[in-house]
Amino acid sequence: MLRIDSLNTYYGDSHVLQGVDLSIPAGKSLGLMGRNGMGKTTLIRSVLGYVPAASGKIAWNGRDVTGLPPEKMARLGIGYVPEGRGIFPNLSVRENLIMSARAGVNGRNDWNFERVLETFPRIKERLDHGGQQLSGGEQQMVSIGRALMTNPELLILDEATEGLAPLIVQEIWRVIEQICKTGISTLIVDRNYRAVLSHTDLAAVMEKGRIVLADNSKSLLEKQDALTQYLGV
Ligand SMILES: Nc1ncnc2c1ncn2[C@@H]1O[C@H](COP(=O)(O)OP(=O)(O)OP(=O)(O)O)[C@@H](O)[C@H]1O
Repeated sequence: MLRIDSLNTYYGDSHVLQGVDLSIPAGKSLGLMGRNGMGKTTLIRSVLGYVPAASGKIAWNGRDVTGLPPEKMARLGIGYVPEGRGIFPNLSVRENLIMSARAGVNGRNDWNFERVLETFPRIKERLDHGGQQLSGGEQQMVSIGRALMTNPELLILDEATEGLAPLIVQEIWRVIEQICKTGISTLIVDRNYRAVLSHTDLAAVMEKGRIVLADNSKSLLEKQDALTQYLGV
């Protein structure tokens, strides 16, 4: 499981994360919500080691991992689908997928090339296309496929449905649901709060670098006042 205690992060003088506490139990999905600029992406990037934590602690499966670099975090079983997708535009779909293939922690090998193609039949037809020739939805599928091929224990998805057509968005949520069912923990940031709350076990809301609300997702769906206050919905 992931446990974050009193995490503080700065960009220069700007105090972005202001004492964040958050936990994701093994096998659970957590939706992280909040208006623009509240610190969601910074929290993810701090956990992954892209942005250094000024203070506080990040523990992963009981081990203190604060300050570890991104490649070490990935090796420990945390997969990342970044905002903006992050696939290699000059490599083919096949190359994008194959280059990230590896067994997970303890040799877990559930997710391989064939399983990713079964999950995303759409990209099966595009294996020899370059990353830059794909539609936004296809790029997102390749990006999720790449992360799955590292056989993560926790998958972090930052705005995975942003800018996609409604049918593709549905498809992405279907796959996220499938991923959660296989026991992979997920941390999901998405603007559609209803979709987030109906596809996750737990939810947290950030405001100005702090977690101001944490609950199970079903209960939060019923707290309309809080959702209006913090999300403006
Ligand atoms: N590289 C950076 N350098 C300086 N400030 C940054 C940087 N990235 C983000 N910020 C600032 O940090 C704050 C938190 O941004 P962050 O991207 O984490 O928010 P967010 O909740 O993910 O919002 P969004 O949905 O807009 O991505 C914002 O005020 C933002 O302007």
